[in-house]
Amino acid sequence: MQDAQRLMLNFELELAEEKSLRLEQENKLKSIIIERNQSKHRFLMTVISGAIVMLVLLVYVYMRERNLKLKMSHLAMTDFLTGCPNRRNAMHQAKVMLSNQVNKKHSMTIAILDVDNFKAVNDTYGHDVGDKVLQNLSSIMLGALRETDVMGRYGGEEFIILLPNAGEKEVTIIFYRMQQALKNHICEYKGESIVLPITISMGASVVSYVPEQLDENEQKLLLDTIIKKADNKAYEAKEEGKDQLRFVAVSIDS
Ligand SMILES: Nc1nc2c(ncn2[C@@H]2O[C@H](COP(=O)(O)OP(=O)(O)OP(=O)(O)O)[C@@H](O)[C@H]2O)c(=O)[nH]1
Repeated sequence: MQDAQRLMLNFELELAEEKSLRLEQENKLKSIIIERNQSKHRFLMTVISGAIVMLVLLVYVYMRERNLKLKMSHLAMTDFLTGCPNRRNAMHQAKVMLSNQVNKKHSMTIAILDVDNFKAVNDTYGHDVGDKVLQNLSSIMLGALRETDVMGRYGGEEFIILLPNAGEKEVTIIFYRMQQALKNHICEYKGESIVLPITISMGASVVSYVPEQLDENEQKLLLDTIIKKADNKAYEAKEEGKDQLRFVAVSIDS
């Protein structure tokens, strides 16, 4: 009887040991599975955050390139001293203005404006003051224009002005506004205020009608003629005493 009880006790003990061993193994297995899941999760998180960093980096590089390109193309179209459209840009806008003028009833004007006696400004005050004066002048003259007008630097102290919807009357008013503003020009330079009244000479070609049958080449020739005639008139204004505006009417067969 005692032997049977001992056997039974031993059997129960072995059973309990086996159970706890199994439990231990099960726990080990569970923690291995948990650990594996956690490391899978960590790997996934690393991949996702890496992808986000890459994406942010790509967007940053793309934006930087795009801004750089925009800046470069802006610089390529802008006069570095005055900030106005440069000659190439102004000529392009003149071409567009001329093609917009096709079949229109109202006039448009292209003017060449030349600052009078500018060499004397450089000779008297130096090239740096000359540069500052050119910057001042361009912003004063821009202020006298309408929103639709365009002023570009044509070269040196010469500017080209594109005036859609404008004939002699409108251009005369604008020229007068410029004259008045330039007459009171003061140049601030290195803490000094230099009183420097400026006068300008301007030649203006008034174009009243552009027929639609002109091809691209003929439009280009017409534009060259318009500008040449405005330039000649500016020269004439200089020859005849400066500080004045001269007009020429351009018609297709002129
Ligand atoms: N400071 C400065 N001077 C310039 C610039 N571009 C052209 N000039 C000067 O503009 C002057 C133009 O001289 P001229 O062609 O004799 O003309 P002007 O003295 O205005 O005489 P008129 O045209 O007869 O009234 C020259 O001295 C050029 O050096 C510039 O970007 N900066």
